Amino acid sequence: MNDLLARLDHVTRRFGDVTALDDVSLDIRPGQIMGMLGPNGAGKSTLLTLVQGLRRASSGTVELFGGSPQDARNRRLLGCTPQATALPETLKVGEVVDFVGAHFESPVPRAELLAEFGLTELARKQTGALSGGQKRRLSVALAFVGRPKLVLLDEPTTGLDVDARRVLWDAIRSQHDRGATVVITSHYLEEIEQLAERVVVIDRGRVLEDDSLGNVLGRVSLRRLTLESDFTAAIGELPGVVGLETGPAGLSTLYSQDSDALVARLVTSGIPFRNLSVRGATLEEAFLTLTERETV
Ligand SMILES: Nc1ncnc2c1ncn2[C@@H]1O[C@H](COP(=O)(O)OP(=O)(O)OP(=O)(O)O)[C@@H](O)[C@H]1O
Repeated sequence: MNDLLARLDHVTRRFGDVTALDDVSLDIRPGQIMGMLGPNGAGKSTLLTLVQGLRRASSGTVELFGGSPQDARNRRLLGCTPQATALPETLKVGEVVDFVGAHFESPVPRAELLAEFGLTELARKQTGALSGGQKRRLSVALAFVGRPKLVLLDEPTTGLDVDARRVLWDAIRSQHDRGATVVITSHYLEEIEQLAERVVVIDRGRVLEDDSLGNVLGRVSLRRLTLESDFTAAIGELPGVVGLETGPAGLSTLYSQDSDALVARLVTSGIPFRNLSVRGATLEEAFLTLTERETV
C-alpha cells in the first residue's frame, strides 16, 4: 500500500550468533503515535536502525516511504535523534537548530522549536555546556526541525526528570497533531500510556503484541502478591496465577490480573499462608511474566 510510511516484511537481523530480530513484520501507517516496549536487548533499537537505513536486514524486506531506506532520498522525510555525543560542542543551541534546519526546505523556525521543547532560555548556551537531560531535549527537538512525516525516537526521555519528561511529551504530542507520525521506544509504561495509540511489544527479537493501547495494557497490567507459605506449589496451581517465583523460607511472589479474585480463592482454598501483601507489578515484572507465558 502506498500510504505506508515504513514496512518490515519477515525481517530477521543477526549479529553473529545473536538474532536481534526474528521474522518481524510490521506496518507503520500515517497518523499514529506508535509505542514500542520491550526489555533490554529485545531488538527495539535494531528495528529502528533498519528503518533508518543504518543497517541492513539479514533477510526479509524493509521499506521506507515505499523504497529502500538506504536511498538518501527516502530519508528526507524521516526525523531521528542524533546521539547527544554527536552535537557540536562549541555551537550554541540556537545555532545548532539553524544549522540542522538549513538542510531542509521548510524548517520549523528556531524560536518556535525552542519554545515548544522548553529550550528558549538555553538558546545562547554552547551545547558542550548542557546537562545530559538538556542535550537529550535538544536532540529530540532536532528530530522535528525539518517537519518530517515520520519520526523515530529511541528512548527519548531516559535520564530526564519528571518536569522535563512532561515538556517533551507535550512537544511530541503537538508535533504529532501537526502531522508527524511518531515511533517511540521506551522502558516506561507510563510514557507509552501518555503518548501512544498503538503499542508493539517486542521481546527476544519477536513481536509479542501489536494492538491498541487499551488492549495491550489490559494484558500487561498485573498485580503482584507476596506471601509466605509451606505450600507454595499448591498456591501456584490456583486459577488466576499467571506467574510464580519462589524464594527462601516459603516466601513466594505471585502474579495475577485480578488479585482480589485470587485472594478470595486463596482464602477459600484453606491453604495456610501468612504475611500477604499486594501491589501493582512494575513494567519489568509484567514483561517477565508475559514473556514467560509466551515461552511455556
Ligand atoms: N552491533 C551489534 N553487535 C552485536 N550484537 C548486537 C549489536 N547491536 C545489537 N546487538 C544485540 O542484538 C540484541 C538486540 O539489541 P537492541 O539494541 O536492538 O535491543 P533494545 O531492545 O534496543 O535494547 P535496549 O532497551 O537495551 O536499548 C541484543 O542481544 C544486542 O546485544
